[in-house]
Amino acid sequence: MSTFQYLWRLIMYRPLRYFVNALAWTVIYLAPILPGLITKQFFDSLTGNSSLGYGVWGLIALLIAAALGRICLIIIGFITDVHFRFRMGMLLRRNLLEHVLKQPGAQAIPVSPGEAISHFRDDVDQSEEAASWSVDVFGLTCFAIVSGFILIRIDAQMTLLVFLPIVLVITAAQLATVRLQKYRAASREATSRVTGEISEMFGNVQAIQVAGAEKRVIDRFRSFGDDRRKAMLKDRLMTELLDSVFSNSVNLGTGLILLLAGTKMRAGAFTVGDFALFVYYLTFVTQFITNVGKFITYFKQMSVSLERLTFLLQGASAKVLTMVNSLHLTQKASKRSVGEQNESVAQKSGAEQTERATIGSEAALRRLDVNGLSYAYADSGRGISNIHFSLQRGSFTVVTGTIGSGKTTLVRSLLGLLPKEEGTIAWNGVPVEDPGTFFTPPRSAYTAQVPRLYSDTLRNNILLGQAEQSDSLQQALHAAVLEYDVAQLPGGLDTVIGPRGVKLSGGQAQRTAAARMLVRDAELYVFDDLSSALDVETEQKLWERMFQRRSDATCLVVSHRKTALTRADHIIVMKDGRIEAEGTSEELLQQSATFRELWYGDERQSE
Ligand SMILES: Nc1ncnc2c1ncn2[C@@H]1O[C@H](COP(=O)(O)OP(=O)(O)OP(=O)(O)O)[C@@H](O)[C@H]1O
Repeated sequence: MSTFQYLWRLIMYRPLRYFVNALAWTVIYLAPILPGLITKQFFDSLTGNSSLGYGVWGLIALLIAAALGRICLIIIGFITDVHFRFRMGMLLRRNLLEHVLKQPGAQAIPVSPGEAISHFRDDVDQSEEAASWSVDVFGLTCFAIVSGFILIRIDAQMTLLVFLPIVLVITAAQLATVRLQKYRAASREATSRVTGEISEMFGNVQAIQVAGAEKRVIDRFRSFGDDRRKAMLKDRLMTELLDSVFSNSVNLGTGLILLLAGTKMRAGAFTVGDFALFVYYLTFVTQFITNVGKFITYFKQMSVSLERLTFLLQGASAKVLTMVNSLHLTQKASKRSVGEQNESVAQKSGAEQTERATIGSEAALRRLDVNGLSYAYADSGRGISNIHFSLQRGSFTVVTGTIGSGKTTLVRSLLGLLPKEEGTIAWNGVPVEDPGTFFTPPRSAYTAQVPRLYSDTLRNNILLGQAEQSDSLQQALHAAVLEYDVAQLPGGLDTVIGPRGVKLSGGQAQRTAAARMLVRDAELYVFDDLSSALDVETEQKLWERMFQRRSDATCLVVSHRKTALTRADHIIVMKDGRIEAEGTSEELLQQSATFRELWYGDERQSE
């Protein structure tokens, strides 16, 4: 999509508002025509050349009335402009956010959160700025045409000298465009890197302290800061240079007019009023020229912003940005977001209850088939390849394997948190078209390897917006072996657990994530290495209680712990992104060297 199409589509989101805004600002910019003519009459009346019979005080009163009228118009203009800008900016942010939330959760944004915030903030502002300035250019052009017509009728030669600089300015701006665009892109990029680095530093304070890496981190931050300073300086310098070219070419024109007017006035072909009118209009013509230049600059910067925003879309069409939508995210989009953001599939209670009722016996899981599932990370080329397995209702399947063998990638691809490249998934024999939206409660619930918790109460972290039903929360706490921990917390379930749950131990955070999953009665439970921070006894209890509560639950569990492996009906051993072996623990102890290594490795660790 070209920058012009982008601008046009933004305008067409609310054409009436744009039209009203353009109309308001055109009237505002045309308004000085009147005081210009009054000023001309005022000076002509002083020299006895005025044909109007209002007298000096009458003309002063008219000037004051014109000024007050313009003030009122400007107030109206700001109101229409704010409304128009707000809607454009919000549409871009809304569409971008919806797109991000619809992406497979594990790959929602291609940059760090800090960089993404910079795109949402700066690039949207830049686009808004250019669209808003197009209104001013239109209004000022109208003024230039009307005033040009009046001035040509007074003196065509001098009028030419007023407008000549316009040609110069536009030519200069066009020549500088390529360079300005380059500098703007570099400065935005550098700003994103600095913002990204700040968010990384704030998110990893503990890791930095433990590694004694403060100096290295600060040096790195300083080097990003230096790069940003240089890039911003070039960008600013170029912008100012262009600005000064714009205003100086106008000043040059003003000087020429003054010289010419002097000669003409001496010859009697030019009145004092004509001179006042020229000088009066010149201020606005200057504004016109400067603002046309500014708009050209903003338009070029808009094209950089468009590129950066399109990058966030990860291959989707840029039209997504300007799609006509209500400014509120639909319930469907926000519903999807909760699951993806948390990498745990969690939904709103009302929708959930309705969906549960509609699932009925037909959609209750009897069998899940995965055939030829493949996914490779674009940057490392690693991932999973040609994965086949089936899960029967009520079964407990463990995916195990060496570090980096593809276990997490497997469950993420199955649940649509990564976009599968090949393969099919069938729920009771029916193909699942969009796993990302299908594998949500009450069909399935998932706990990621690293639980994502919020700075909120423990209760809200578990419920995530779901309404509490009778004793469902207590049951989930019990099944997740969390009831004793809750009793110890000062505020019980209403204890605020700090940013990312820092006030909880690793094991408590994992069991909180398990409770979040178990409070949503799902057909399929997917646990990714849930037990890594649990002792054997707690893990044992957790599995026992879960099956006491839901004997028909189907579980897919990523683990290398014997507690899970001995309980498994079926074990899948992964190696280098492929299934190396399958079977029960007894069978695999006979057949698979990798499995033996994992089994005895865990034994050694326990000892
Ligand atoms: N975001 C990513 N980008 C590129 N490569 C990745 C990414 N995530 C994982 N990989 C690579 O894909 C392979 C499989 O990773 P995965 O996380 O699925 O392994 P795993 O078996 O779950 O490992 P672990 O036991 O350590 O959790 C690894 O070689 C890893 O380096």
